[in-house]
Amino acid sequence: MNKIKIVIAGARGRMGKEAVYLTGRTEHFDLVGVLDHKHEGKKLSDLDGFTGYDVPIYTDIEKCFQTEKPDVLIDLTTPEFGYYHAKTALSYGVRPVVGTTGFTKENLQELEDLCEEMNRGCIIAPNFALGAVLMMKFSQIAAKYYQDVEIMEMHHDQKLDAPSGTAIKTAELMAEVRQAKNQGHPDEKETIPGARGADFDGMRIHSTRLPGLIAHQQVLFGAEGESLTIRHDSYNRVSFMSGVKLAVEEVLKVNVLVYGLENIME
Ligand SMILES: NC(=O)c1ccc[n+]([C@@H]2O[C@H](COP(=O)([O-])OP(=O)(O)OC[C@H]3O[C@@H](n4cnc5c(N)ncnc54)[C@H](O)[C@@H]3O)[C@@H](O)[C@H]2O)c1
Ligand SMILES: O=C(O)C1=N[C@H](C(=O)O)CCC1
Repeated sequence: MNKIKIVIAGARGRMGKEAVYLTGRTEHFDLVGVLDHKHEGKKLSDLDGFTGYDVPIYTDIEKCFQTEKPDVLIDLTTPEFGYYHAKTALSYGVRPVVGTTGFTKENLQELEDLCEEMNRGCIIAPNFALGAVLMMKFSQIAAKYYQDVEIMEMHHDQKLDAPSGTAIKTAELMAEVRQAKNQGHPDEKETIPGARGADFDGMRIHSTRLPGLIAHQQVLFGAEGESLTIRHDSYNRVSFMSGVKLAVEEVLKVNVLVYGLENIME
């Protein structure tokens, strides 16, 4: 089997580091370079925590793609750079696997169009943890039967975007099947703005940020005399890596934008 040539953007970050280690322990993955906003000209192995990863660091994405000719770009950076990296990758025929969250609907549409134009696949997964994908699907099933639902997502306090990509994706999946309703009392008033959370199609999303947390979400359904809670917890970032591996393997088989791991999980 030919090895899959991979570039990682954001390799020094919390997720990027785990993705580097994933390539190190996966026989058919070949890390050929990393993208950073500093350390041009160095090797990744020059940096703490990356002994043995003797691959070049690039700050110029085009130079990186021209030199290394990767099959796949894994992006784990920020919304602004993630979007730019994914677009540039597609324009070079490189298939992006994007874990970066905070993309707008317009970003997604543009990437979908670019996939079609370039006849290349791109996978964007708001959450790579397989249990989180199941939590979203189970919530979608429950939303058929329960109109009243609120999403509570809880993340570490270094997270830049709110609500989380997972919460938005969960709301989108539920909105496909849920009978529309505005959550709460029709006359309710917030005495402190934001008290009722973000409004997505009448569903409320509450974002908690605390040190010590990693990534957690509970979807709470209520009906007369009962409630149903569907919850997922990631206790470390290794929990995301089986999803990253799957996405890298699957992105080579598609020529469209895939938004959400549920679309490629058997
Ligand atoms: N899809 C998932 O399952 C999942 C899981 C965890 C985190 N995330 C998302 O992944 C992203 C990264 O999260 P994190 O916790 O690793 O963040 P982090 O801040 O630890 O890492 C981000 C890295 O990107 C680098 N970076 C910033 N700008 C860059 C640029 N222009 N070029 C190259 N590198 C650049 C930073 O130096 C940093 O090392 C976030 O958007 C987060 O929401 C997704
Ligand atoms: O750490 C983060 O940031 C995470 N972001 C994802 C999101 O926005 O849903 C999920 C996993 C962790």
